Amino acid sequence: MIDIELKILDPRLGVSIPLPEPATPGSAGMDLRAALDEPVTLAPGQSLLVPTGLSIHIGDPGWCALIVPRSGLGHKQGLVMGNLVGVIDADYQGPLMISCWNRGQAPVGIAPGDRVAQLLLVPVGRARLRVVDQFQPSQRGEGGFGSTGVV
Ligand SMILES: O=c1ccn([C@H]2C[C@H](O)[C@@H](COP(=O)(O)OP(=O)(O)OP(=O)(O)O)O2)c(=O)[nH]1
Repeated sequence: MIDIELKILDPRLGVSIPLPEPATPGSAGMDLRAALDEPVTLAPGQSLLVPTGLSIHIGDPGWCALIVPRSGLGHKQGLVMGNLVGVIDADYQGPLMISCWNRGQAPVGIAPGDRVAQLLLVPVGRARLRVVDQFQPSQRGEGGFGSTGVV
């Protein structure tokens, strides 16, 4: 496993908000908690920028972080991300915010400390763009959008 240091600036560290950590040794993401002063309820369709209480600096431009929904919350309660996926740039040094969106039909409550999303560290590739006359032929070619069959 690749090891990277993530700097976290948090005055409430270990006091009111536990450090994010993988739920199990095999978890890809670290659950992020809502650093709210009081519970909130999101009406169907409502979105809210929820603070995590954390400020992070990845530093290494070879990495970024993604904030993505927790599958149980997203599937069962309809609580997902208003921006669908949050991209945290390596040079960002500010507060980590979660755009929570209730895409469901019923109100969803968020209490202080609730794990509302998860953070993934992802390696970043940089493309060197080169204009060419044609591509080397491949088996797929232009095939897409179900060209290999739908089931
Ligand atoms: O869910 C998110 C998404 C982004 N960010 C922070 C970290 C990220 O590095 C910064 C900028 O995000 P992004 O580049 O996606 O935002 P933008 O709307 O393109 O704004 P900017 O012009 O500041 O880049 O905001 C969050 O805290 N949570």
